[in-house]
Amino acid sequence: MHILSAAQTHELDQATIEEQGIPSVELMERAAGAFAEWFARHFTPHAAGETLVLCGPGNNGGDGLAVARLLYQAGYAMRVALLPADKQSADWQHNRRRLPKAVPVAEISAESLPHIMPGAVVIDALFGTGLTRPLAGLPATVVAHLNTAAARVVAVDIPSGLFADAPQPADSIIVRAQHTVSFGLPKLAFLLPQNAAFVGQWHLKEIGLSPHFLANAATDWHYTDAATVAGALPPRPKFSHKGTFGHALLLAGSRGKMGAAVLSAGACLRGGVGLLTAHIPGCGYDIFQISQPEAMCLTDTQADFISELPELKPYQAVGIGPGLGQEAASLEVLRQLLKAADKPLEKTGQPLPLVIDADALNLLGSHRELLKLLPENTVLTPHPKEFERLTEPARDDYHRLELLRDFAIQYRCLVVLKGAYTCLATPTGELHFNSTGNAGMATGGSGDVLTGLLLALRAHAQIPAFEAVRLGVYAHGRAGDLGAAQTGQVGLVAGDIVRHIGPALSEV
Ligand SMILES: NC(=O)C1=CN([C@@H]2O[C@H](COP(=O)(O)OP(=O)(O)OC[C@H]3O[C@@H](n4cnc5c(N)ncnc54)[C@H](OP(=O)(O)O)[C@@H]3O)[C@@H](O)[C@H]2O)[C@@H](O)CC1
Ligand SMILES: Nc1ncnc2c1ncn2[C@@H]1O[C@H](COP(=O)(O)OP(=O)(O)O)[C@@H](O)[C@H]1O
Ligand SMILES: [K+]
Repeated sequence: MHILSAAQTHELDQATIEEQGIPSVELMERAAGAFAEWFARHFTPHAAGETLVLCGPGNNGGDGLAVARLLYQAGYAMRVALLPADKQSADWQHNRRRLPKAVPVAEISAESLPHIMPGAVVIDALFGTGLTRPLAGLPATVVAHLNTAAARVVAVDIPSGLFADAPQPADSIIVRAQHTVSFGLPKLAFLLPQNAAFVGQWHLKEIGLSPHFLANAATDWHYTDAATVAGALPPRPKFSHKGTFGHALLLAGSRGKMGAAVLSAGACLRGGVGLLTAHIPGCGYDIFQISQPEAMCLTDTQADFISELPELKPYQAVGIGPGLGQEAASLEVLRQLLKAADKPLEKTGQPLPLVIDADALNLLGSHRELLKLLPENTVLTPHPKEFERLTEPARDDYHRLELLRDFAIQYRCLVVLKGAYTCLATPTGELHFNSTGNAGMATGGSGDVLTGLLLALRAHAQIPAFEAVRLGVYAHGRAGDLGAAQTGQVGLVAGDIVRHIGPALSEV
């Protein structure tokens, strides 16, 4: 699924109107109808009580007026407060005329702000994607008033005052919604942690926007959902054997962190790899062999950390990092690995696929001269702190995305910036946000599981690099969701994610 800019959203609107030969009020009616339907499923007229709709002067306010009419007709007690303006949009005026006389309407002024009881339900239709500047003056006063009222706020399309696709001053006045009901496509702003307090839970409503425009819109922003990854995992052929699915090598673990190696190996095996060999420090031998009998195991001459790189010839992909530690000898192993992996493999003509995580990323961050050794399409899986060590502190979430994109382009690699909406950046500068996963996955070891799963998918000869990583990120989150359905988010541990990789992959 694409993510469009605010300007493109407007073009999409126009394209839909032209292609379908409908008046623009018809599209507004669809949007208002979809909103009202969502609202009616979440609040009974009794639970909502008297519901206030705050309407701005543009089409977002027009949506609000139409919503007020539809909910009134459905039996809700409605009242409307209008933000004064020099002019209102044509569709706003149309819906103002259609508002039943029985719905009380007040004009807002600084002296008469709408009265809002604590717990009251308020529909925010002040501004949508047509916002051109941060709120100031009366609109800012109204929003600040709403935010202090302890109301239950549902935003139409986007919380008023929030830019859909661009950074804004940190002190901007923005509606703090509990729910945002948006139309057609997610907005970039919804996917960034800095906006969570404004957006609340967001919900997408289908309103029949032009499929032709959606398919052809030029954008670098994408949203990975079930439809995106459908069919990405080739079926296992009847006469396949373990050699068909690749032999992966995992370099992981150190004293006290063998669990990272065990979890990562488990995920790799559940990810469908043909064979897995783990190279681990001597101290981890019993732990590893007992907990992962399906994997083969090579031990380092060092007891507590990894100091040697095994012969790479047998392997179709290598993962390094989970629980590795940052010993100087392990840094040398990483350096040798990067140098050795850059030569094209006989079979594929491509460099050996690498997945680099955790302490291996921290080593890259403290020895940045190694970055230029990264073979093309290497997968890096930093969380925001690890990414900062590879680059620089980001001013805000938008700046971090810029740094991410630039990094992936500069080093021609696939960078997985982990978080609630994990973002995969490609060497061509695309950003793919993931839709699966839950806060239960904010627990030690979840990232190690992702590394193992990505390693399995990179060892699979039939899946191209980018598709493998996008699928792995999606399936990892989905496995977390399936796990949390059993344990609850609080009780979820990384091992539960491993156990649900199989079911998650069979869904796609
Ligand atoms: N696309 C779709 O799929 C569909 C879209 N639909 C709906 O349309 C919405 C977009 O509507 P829109 O374009 O009319 O813009 P909107 O957000 O109402 O505001 C524009 C008005 O606000 C003003 N204004 C701006 N900034 C301001 C500020 N800081 N402070 C004060 N004023 C400010 C601006 O005036 P000006 O900038 O000229 O001063 C103008 O008057 C979209 O979010 C969705 O709800 C659905 O109906 C159908 C499907
Ligand atoms: N709130 C969240 N919602 C969805 N996924 C999350 C959330 N928090 C963490 N995750 C996922 O869990 C994983 C955590 O990785 P990481 O921070 O490396 O943990 P660890 O180092 O403990 O293994 C990432 O894949 C991340 O996307
Ligand atoms: K709004």
